[in-house]
Amino acid sequence: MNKPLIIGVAGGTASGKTSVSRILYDAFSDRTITLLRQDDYYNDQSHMTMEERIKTNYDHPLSMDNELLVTHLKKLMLGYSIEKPVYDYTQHTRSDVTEKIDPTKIIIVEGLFVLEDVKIRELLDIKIFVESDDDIRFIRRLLRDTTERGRTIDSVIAQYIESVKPMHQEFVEPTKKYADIIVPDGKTNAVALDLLITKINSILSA
Ligand SMILES: Nc1ncnc2c1ncn2[C@@H]1O[C@H](COP(=O)(O)OP(=O)(O)O)[C@@H](O)[C@H]1O
Ligand SMILES: O=c1ccn([C@@H]2O[C@H](COP(=O)(O)O)[C@@H](O)[C@H]2O)c(=O)[nH]1
Repeated sequence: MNKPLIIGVAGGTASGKTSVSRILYDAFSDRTITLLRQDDYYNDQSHMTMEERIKTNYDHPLSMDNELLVTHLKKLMLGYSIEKPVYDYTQHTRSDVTEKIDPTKIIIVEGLFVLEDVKIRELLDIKIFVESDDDIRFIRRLLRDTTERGRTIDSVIAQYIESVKPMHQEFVEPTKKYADIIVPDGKTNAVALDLLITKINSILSA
């Protein structure tokens, strides 16, 4: 099998990384394609109490097991299957299950720090940064985390002020400079998405 095409999708929380990745995934669903979420590679915290887990700074790169992510990407590149961890946001740790992922022609890897970590960055053929205004991202996150991730309004606000915002400014926003393409407004930016799909098609048919 030829080396897979690896596409990295970075951006701040609720910028639209998953939405953009999903659109690209659907556009190439006639090929073999995998979508890996860096969130599944948060450190395993099963040995910690819930109180300790709540105190973790999930917006610092050190909260990620990027070593495992890189190992998994390299295995997929060599044609081996992996057992991907599955993260449980409500428990702030990995769940008991893993998901078997087989090697595919295209791999999309999306997450806050996929452009921040040089070892991940080096593996990417196309580097995308999804950008949305901070206030819009905060509103989206508030809605999402209270409906889908079991959080209270107060906890979302406190976490945003204490860690999400400062870590975004320190570790996520600066990685925009590594992107091949910056996609403002994410999934609603039809022109940028069309350009990306055309480029991916041209690489695949080369
Ligand atoms: N361009 C957009 N317009 C409106 N809502 C959006 C847009 N992009 C994302 N959303 C919504 O915002 C939330 C977070 O989007 P998501 O793609 O999961 O972001 P991320 O993966 O960067 O955290 C989701 O509920 C999603 O439906
Ligand atoms: O246990 C956890 C793990 C992560 N988070 C938050 O999730 C976002 C990253 O996910 P996005 O889909 O990119 O928004 C990150 O900002 C962490 O703060 C969490 O709260 N708890």
